[in-house]
Amino acid sequence: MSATNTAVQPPADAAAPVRHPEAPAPGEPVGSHYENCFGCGSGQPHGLHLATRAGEGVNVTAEFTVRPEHQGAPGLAHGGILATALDDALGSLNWLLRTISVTGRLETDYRRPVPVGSVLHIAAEVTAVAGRKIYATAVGRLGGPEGPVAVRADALFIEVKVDHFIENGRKEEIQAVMDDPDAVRQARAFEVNP
Ligand SMILES: CCCCCCCC/C=C\CCCCCCCC(=O)SCCNC(=O)CCNC(=O)[C@H](O)C(C)(C)COP(=O)(O)OP(=O)(O)OC[C@H]1O[C@@H](n2cnc3c(N)ncnc32)[C@H](O)[C@@H]1OP(=O)(O)O
Repeated sequence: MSATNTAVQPPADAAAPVRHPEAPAPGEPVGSHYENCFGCGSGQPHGLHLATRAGEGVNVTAEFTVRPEHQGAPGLAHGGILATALDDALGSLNWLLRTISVTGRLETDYRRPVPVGSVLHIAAEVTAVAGRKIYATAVGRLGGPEGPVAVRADALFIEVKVDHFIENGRKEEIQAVMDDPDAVRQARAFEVNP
Protein backbone atom coordinates (compact mmCIF):
# COMPACT_ATOMS: atom_id res chain seq x y z
CA MET A 1 0.00 0.00 0.00
CA SER A 2 1.22 3.46 -0.75
CA ALA A 3 1.52 6.04 1.95
CA THR A 4 -0.67 9.03 1.22
CA ASN A 5 -0.46 12.66 2.13
CA THR A 6 -3.58 14.79 2.33
CA ALA A 7 -1.85 17.54 0.32
CA VAL A 8 -2.08 15.43 -2.84
CA GLN A 9 -5.61 14.15 -2.20
CA PRO A 10 -8.44 16.40 -3.43
CA PRO A 11 -10.81 17.82 -0.83
CA ALA A 12 -14.40 16.54 -0.87
CA ASP A 13 -15.66 19.74 -2.52
CA ALA A 14 -13.15 19.69 -5.41
CA ALA A 15 -14.59 19.79 -8.93
CA ALA A 16 -14.16 17.21 -11.67
CA PRO A 17 -11.66 18.40 -14.29
CA VAL A 18 -13.00 19.70 -17.60
CA ARG A 19 -11.25 19.03 -20.91
CA HIS A 20 -10.77 22.42 -22.60
CA PRO A 21 -12.50 22.68 -26.01
CA GLU A 22 -9.20 23.80 -27.56
CA ALA A 23 -7.17 20.99 -26.00
CA PRO A 24 -5.22 18.86 -28.48
CA ALA A 25 -7.46 16.19 -30.04
CA PRO A 26 -7.18 12.66 -28.64
CA GLY A 27 -4.06 11.02 -30.05
CA GLU A 28 -2.47 14.34 -31.03
CA PRO A 29 1.03 15.09 -29.74
CA VAL A 30 1.22 17.58 -26.90
CA GLY A 31 4.15 19.67 -28.03
CA SER A 32 7.02 20.62 -25.75
CA HIS A 33 6.37 23.78 -23.71
CA TYR A 34 10.03 24.79 -24.05
CA GLU A 35 12.77 23.39 -26.26
CA ASN A 36 15.29 23.44 -23.39
CA CYS A 37 13.04 21.55 -20.98
CA PHE A 38 14.97 18.56 -19.61
CA GLY A 39 11.80 16.46 -19.76
CA CYS A 40 10.35 17.16 -23.18
CA GLY A 41 12.62 19.61 -25.02
CA SER A 42 14.49 18.65 -28.16
CA GLY A 43 17.39 20.96 -27.26
CA GLN A 44 18.72 18.89 -24.34
CA PRO A 45 21.03 16.12 -25.60
CA HIS A 46 20.78 14.19 -22.30
CA GLY A 47 17.14 15.09 -21.68
CA LEU A 48 14.29 12.61 -21.52
CA HIS A 49 12.76 13.58 -24.89
CA LEU A 50 9.37 12.60 -23.59
CA ALA A 51 6.84 12.12 -26.38
CA THR A 52 3.39 12.95 -24.99
CA ARG A 53 -0.02 12.56 -26.62
CA ALA A 54 -3.43 13.78 -25.55
CA GLY A 55 -5.95 11.23 -24.33
CA GLU A 56 -9.72 11.35 -24.66
CA GLY A 57 -10.30 12.78 -21.18
CA VAL A 58 -8.15 15.15 -19.17
CA ASN A 59 -5.29 12.75 -19.59
CA VAL A 60 -2.12 12.08 -21.57
CA THR A 61 0.11 9.17 -22.41
CA ALA A 62 3.86 9.35 -22.91
CA GLU A 63 6.84 7.13 -23.54
CA PHE A 64 10.26 7.55 -22.02
CA THR A 65 13.15 5.43 -23.27
CA VAL A 66 15.77 5.06 -20.54
CA ARG A 67 19.27 5.75 -21.86
CA PRO A 68 22.68 5.14 -20.23
CA GLU A 69 22.94 8.81 -19.22
CA HIS A 70 19.83 8.32 -17.03
CA GLN A 71 21.40 5.71 -14.71
CA GLY A 72 21.46 5.75 -10.92
CA ALA A 73 22.58 2.21 -10.05
CA PRO A 74 24.42 0.25 -12.75
CA GLY A 75 22.04 -0.50 -15.58
CA LEU A 76 19.06 1.04 -13.81
CA ALA A 77 17.26 4.34 -14.18
CA HIS A 78 17.87 6.94 -11.47
CA GLY A 79 14.80 7.46 -9.28
CA GLY A 80 14.98 11.23 -9.69
CA ILE A 81 14.94 10.80 -13.45
CA LEU A 82 11.83 8.62 -13.21
CA ALA A 83 10.19 11.28 -11.03
CA THR A 84 11.14 13.84 -13.68
CA ALA A 85 9.49 11.76 -16.38
CA LEU A 86 6.24 11.54 -14.40
CA ASP A 87 6.47 15.22 -13.42
CA ASP A 88 6.85 16.27 -17.04
CA ALA A 89 3.94 14.10 -18.22
CA LEU A 90 1.85 15.62 -15.42
CA GLY A 91 2.99 19.09 -16.49
CA SER A 92 1.73 18.47 -20.02
CA LEU A 93 -1.79 18.12 -18.59
CA ASN A 94 -1.69 21.94 -18.65
CA TRP A 95 -2.56 21.65 -22.34
CA LEU A 96 -5.67 19.60 -21.62
CA LEU A 97 -6.96 22.12 -19.08
CA ARG A 98 -5.40 25.06 -20.92
CA THR A 99 -4.13 26.32 -17.60
CA ILE A 100 -0.53 27.10 -16.70
CA SER A 101 0.49 25.36 -13.50
CA VAL A 102 3.65 24.22 -11.76
CA THR A 103 4.37 21.31 -9.45
CA GLY A 104 3.71 22.10 -5.80
CA ARG A 105 4.06 18.56 -4.51
CA LEU A 106 5.03 15.29 -6.14
CA GLU A 107 4.74 12.08 -4.15
CA THR A 108 6.36 9.10 -5.83
CA ASP A 109 6.15 5.34 -5.25
CA TYR A 110 8.85 3.14 -6.77
CA ARG A 111 7.57 -0.38 -7.28
CA ARG A 112 10.01 -2.03 -9.72
CA PRO A 113 13.51 -1.22 -10.95
CA VAL A 114 13.58 0.22 -14.47
CA PRO A 115 16.47 -1.07 -16.61
CA VAL A 116 18.42 1.00 -19.11
CA GLY A 117 17.03 0.39 -22.58
CA SER A 118 13.48 -0.12 -21.38
CA VAL A 119 10.56 2.05 -22.34
CA LEU A 120 8.49 3.52 -19.52
CA HIS A 121 4.86 3.78 -20.66
CA ILE A 122 3.37 6.69 -18.76
CA ALA A 123 -0.29 7.60 -18.27
CA ALA A 124 -1.19 10.80 -16.43
CA GLU A 125 -4.54 12.37 -15.63
CA VAL A 126 -6.09 15.23 -13.75
CA THR A 127 -8.37 13.88 -11.04
CA ALA A 128 -9.82 17.08 -9.56
CA VAL A 129 -9.55 20.86 -9.48
CA ALA A 130 -10.11 23.13 -6.47
CA GLY A 131 -9.47 26.81 -7.20
CA ARG A 132 -5.81 27.12 -8.23
CA LYS A 133 -5.07 23.58 -7.04
CA ILE A 134 -4.93 20.84 -9.64
CA TYR A 135 -4.79 17.24 -8.42
CA ALA A 136 -3.29 14.67 -10.74
CA THR A 137 -1.87 11.20 -10.82
CA ALA A 138 0.59 9.37 -13.05
CA VAL A 139 1.75 5.82 -13.52
CA GLY A 140 4.70 4.35 -15.43
CA ARG A 141 4.54 0.75 -16.67
CA LEU A 142 7.10 -1.57 -18.19
CA GLY A 143 6.74 -3.73 -21.29
CA GLY A 144 3.68 -1.91 -22.64
CA PRO A 145 0.80 0.37 -21.63
CA GLU A 146 -0.81 -2.52 -19.73
CA GLY A 147 2.43 -3.84 -18.25
CA PRO A 148 3.40 -4.01 -14.57
CA VAL A 149 3.63 -0.74 -12.66
CA ALA A 150 7.21 0.39 -12.07
CA VAL A 151 6.57 3.85 -10.68
CA ARG A 152 3.59 6.02 -9.83
CA ALA A 153 2.97 9.46 -8.42
CA ASP A 154 0.29 11.68 -6.95
CA ALA A 155 0.74 15.37 -7.51
CA LEU A 156 -0.57 18.77 -6.60
CA PHE A 157 -0.04 21.40 -9.27
CA ILE A 158 -0.72 25.08 -8.60
CA GLU A 159 -2.01 27.44 -11.27
CA VAL A 160 0.28 30.39 -12.02
CA LYS A 161 0.33 33.32 -14.43
CA VAL A 162 2.93 33.78 -17.17
CA ASP A 163 4.49 36.39 -14.89
CA HIS A 164 5.60 33.53 -12.59
CA PHE A 165 8.21 32.66 -15.22
CA ILE A 166 9.03 36.23 -16.27
CA GLU A 167 9.64 37.32 -12.66
CA ASN A 168 11.57 34.24 -11.52
CA GLY A 169 13.44 32.88 -14.54
CA ARG A 170 17.01 33.89 -15.34
CA LYS A 171 16.98 36.99 -17.54
CA GLU A 172 18.88 35.46 -20.48
CA GLU A 173 16.44 32.60 -21.02
CA ILE A 174 13.33 34.75 -20.42
CA GLN A 175 14.58 37.32 -22.92
CA ALA A 176 15.22 34.58 -25.49
CA VAL A 177 11.65 33.31 -25.08
CA MET A 178 10.24 36.85 -25.22
CA ASP A 179 12.10 37.43 -28.46
CA ASP A 180 10.05 34.59 -29.95
CA PRO A 181 6.60 36.07 -30.65
CA ASP A 182 4.99 32.65 -31.15
CA ALA A 183 6.08 31.46 -27.70
CA VAL A 184 4.78 34.60 -25.99
CA ARG A 185 1.47 34.45 -27.86
CA GLN A 186 1.00 30.79 -26.99
CA ALA A 187 1.71 31.37 -23.31
CA ARG A 188 -0.51 34.47 -23.08
CA ALA A 189 -3.36 32.69 -24.85
CA PHE A 190 -3.68 30.43 -21.81
CA GLU A 191 -4.45 33.48 -19.69
CA VAL A 192 -6.95 35.29 -21.94
CA ASN A 193 -8.80 32.21 -23.14
CA PRO A 194 -9.71 30.23 -20.06
C1 LIG B 1 7.41 35.42 -21.91
C2 LIG B 1 7.80 34.17 -21.05
C3 LIG B 1 6.85 33.12 -21.27
C4 LIG B 1 7.21 31.85 -20.46
C5 LIG B 1 6.14 30.88 -20.70
C6 LIG B 1 6.45 29.56 -20.06
C7 LIG B 1 5.26 28.68 -20.27
C8 LIG B 1 5.48 27.42 -19.51
C9 LIG B 1 4.27 26.60 -19.62
C10 LIG B 1 4.12 25.60 -18.85
C11 LIG B 1 5.11 25.24 -17.80
C12 LIG B 1 4.89 23.85 -17.41
C13 LIG B 1 6.15 23.38 -16.76
C14 LIG B 1 5.99 21.93 -16.52
C15 LIG B 1 7.32 21.35 -16.09
C16 LIG B 1 7.08 20.17 -15.24
C17 LIG B 1 6.57 20.61 -13.92
C18 LIG B 1 7.66 21.31 -13.12
O1 LIG B 1 8.73 20.84 -12.94
S1 LIG B 1 7.24 22.85 -12.47
C19 LIG B 1 8.77 23.33 -11.60
C20 LIG B 1 8.79 22.90 -10.16
N1 LIG B 1 7.87 23.69 -9.35
C21 LIG B 1 8.17 24.94 -8.96
O2 LIG B 1 9.18 25.50 -9.27
C22 LIG B 1 7.16 25.61 -8.08
C23 LIG B 1 7.84 26.43 -6.99
N2 LIG B 1 6.84 26.95 -6.08
C24 LIG B 1 6.26 28.14 -6.30
O3 LIG B 1 6.59 28.87 -7.21
C25 LIG B 1 5.15 28.52 -5.33
O4 LIG B 1 5.26 27.82 -4.13
C26 LIG B 1 3.73 28.21 -5.98
C27 LIG B 1 3.53 29.06 -7.26
C28 LIG B 1 3.56 26.72 -6.31
C29 LIG B 1 2.64 28.58 -4.97
O5 LIG B 1 2.92 29.85 -4.45
P1 LIG B 1 1.79 31.00 -4.40
O6 LIG B 1 2.34 32.10 -3.56
O7 LIG B 1 1.35 31.36 -5.78
O8 LIG B 1 0.53 30.34 -3.73
P2 LIG B 1 0.33 29.75 -2.24
O9 LIG B 1 -0.66 30.59 -1.56
O10 LIG B 1 1.64 29.48 -1.56
O11 LIG B 1 -0.31 28.31 -2.59
C30 LIG B 1 -1.62 28.23 -3.16
C31 LIG B 1 -2.32 27.07 -2.49
O12 LIG B 1 -1.59 25.85 -2.78
C32 LIG B 1 -1.12 25.25 -1.57
N3 LIG B 1 0.23 24.73 -1.80
C33 LIG B 1 1.24 25.34 -2.43
N4 LIG B 1 2.32 24.58 -2.45
C34 LIG B 1 1.98 23.45 -1.79
C35 LIG B 1 2.67 22.26 -1.50
N5 LIG B 1 3.95 22.09 -1.86
N6 LIG B 1 2.03 21.28 -0.82
C36 LIG B 1 0.75 21.45 -0.44
N7 LIG B 1 0.02 22.56 -0.72
C37 LIG B 1 0.64 23.54 -1.37
C38 LIG B 1 -1.13 26.38 -0.54
O13 LIG B 1 -1.26 25.87 0.78
C39 LIG B 1 -2.34 27.18 -0.97
O14 LIG B 1 -3.50 26.50 -0.52
P3 LIG B 1 -4.78 27.34 0.00
O15 LIG B 1 -5.23 28.18 -1.17
O16 LIG B 1 -4.29 28.17 1.14
O17 LIG B 1 -5.77 26.27 0.38
